[in-house]
Amino acid sequence: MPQQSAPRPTDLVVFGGTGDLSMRKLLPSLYLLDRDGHLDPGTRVIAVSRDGLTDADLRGKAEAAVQGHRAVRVAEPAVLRRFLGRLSHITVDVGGDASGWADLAASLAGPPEPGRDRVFYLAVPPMISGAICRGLADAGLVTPDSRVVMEKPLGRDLASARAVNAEVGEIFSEEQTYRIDHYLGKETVQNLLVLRFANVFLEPLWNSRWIDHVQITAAETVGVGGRRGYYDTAGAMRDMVQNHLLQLLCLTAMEPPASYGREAVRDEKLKVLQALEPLTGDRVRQDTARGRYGRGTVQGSEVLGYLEEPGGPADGTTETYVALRAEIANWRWAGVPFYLRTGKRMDRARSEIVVRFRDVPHTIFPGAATGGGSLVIRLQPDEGIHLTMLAKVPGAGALRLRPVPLELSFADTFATRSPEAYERLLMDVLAADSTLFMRRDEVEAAWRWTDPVIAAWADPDLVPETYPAGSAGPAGADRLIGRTGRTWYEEEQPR
Ligand SMILES: NC(=O)C1=CN([C@@H]2O[C@H](COP(=O)(O)OP(=O)(O)OC[C@H]3O[C@@H](n4cnc5c(N)ncnc54)[C@H](OP(=O)(O)O)[C@@H]3O)[C@@H](O)[C@H]2O)C=CC1
Ligand SMILES: O=C1O[C@H](COP(=O)(O)O)[C@@H](O)[C@H](O)[C@H]1O
Repeated sequence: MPQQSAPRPTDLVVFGGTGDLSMRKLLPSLYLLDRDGHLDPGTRVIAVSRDGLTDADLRGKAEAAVQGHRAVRVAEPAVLRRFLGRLSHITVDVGGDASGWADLAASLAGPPEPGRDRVFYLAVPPMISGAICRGLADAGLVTPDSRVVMEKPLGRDLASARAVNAEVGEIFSEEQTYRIDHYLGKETVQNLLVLRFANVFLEPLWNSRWIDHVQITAAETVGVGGRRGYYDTAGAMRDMVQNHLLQLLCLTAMEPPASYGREAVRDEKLKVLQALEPLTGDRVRQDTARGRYGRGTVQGSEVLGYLEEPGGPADGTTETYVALRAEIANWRWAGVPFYLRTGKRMDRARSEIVVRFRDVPHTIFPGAATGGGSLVIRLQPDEGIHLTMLAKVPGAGALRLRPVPLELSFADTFATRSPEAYERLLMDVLAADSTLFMRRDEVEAAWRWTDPVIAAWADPDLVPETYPAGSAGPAGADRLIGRTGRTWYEEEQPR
């Protein structure tokens, strides 16, 4: 992993600093960084939004957000006081009245003094990113060393992503631009690279000769919460597949990079995206399934269907579930399906990558179970790596084989706490390390692949299939994988 240098004093300006992302993820992660000594005493956090909050209002909201975060548990009073003291709020209406920019400039007091860094975090809808960057430049706030962080999804298709990238690129160079995908900050995702490239035993098996297929799942029990407005413009394809799931696919499938360096890793991820077989025409019908949750029961509680969620119309074709079969047209992976699926309001929350090995070419145990076993890289919950292999069931009599797991639980193995994904990535931004961030061409290559699928879904025959909240998803997804006799991965059962 990249080595972190000592923290530097930084002015971290968070546009959208009062929004859902800031409250649920960014501010609690910053508190944790402060608690663990990763913020310089001189670091300030300036939240920007349109809503005229006082500093005290913001601190009140931030305190509640920090106290309510699961990784914080009980905030330490002295640390909390110190952290809240770093926060202030400035009202800027991006695209509206220009007066707020002067307030922001006054609060930053011109260019940073030597040794002080400046980071602009855009936790806002991507379509105002360009206007923010232009406003910052016009107010004289951008220096050659300042950095900008952009959230996903970056745009809503290739054309809008290009436009946003171009607008931001007029003010910030590629080196100054940090495109965040918080899945890249998850511990197990980084561990996937270590597993693949720091151990000798997997690489010889990591290809179409020994791997039957790969399943990448990000299943959530939560619904859209208060984000119906945003979600209606996105759907699961733009919200999860275009970024998180394709990034996981890249890390699973990429060639060994020449080093664990920023460009080397990004170059290899890009090649995977470029090698994805286009999903167009009949393949969309055959190889994709989309669904939308209806009413149901999740973990014992009755929940509303998506169309009943507040903040949007009672009709529409937004999907909350996607399953698809992708293929990578290169020497390593030709003919190996990569099944991707993600959904909200599923029966259980789990994010994992399952690599399913082929059966042995010839069994010397006729009549006994065969099976190639699976490697499961579990992102959440219970981060860990599980390898399932066949073993003999003890006892005399007929030989019986059974899949048994070899388990590596990170929590049991390492005493140290796994940082939150945003903690890790914010620390990297503060340290000016962009290895775990996406390059412009990667983001655009991902849209190039997802755009035709989204366009094909405009066909009235391909509207999302309703699945009950709390279920395993729409039946169409089972048909998609079942055509080849495969099934979605569940915990291995004795066979
Ligand atoms: N929420 C999440 O879990 C995740 C969100 N993201 C991404 O993060 C970004 C923000 O999402 P989220 O926090 O959910 O969105 P919210 O709608 O909750 O928050 C948006 C924020 O932007 C501010 N804002 C909006 N328009 C303007 C404007 N014209 N001028 C100044 N401030 C403005 C809002 O404040 P106000 O309206 O008061 O001005 C608010 O602080 C999006 O790109 C989203 O895709 C990414 C991953 C997860
Ligand atoms: O980016 C997003 O991710 C979350 C899921 O993140 P996780 O870390 O909890 O797996 C998802 O709920 C949200 O819709 C999406 O915008």
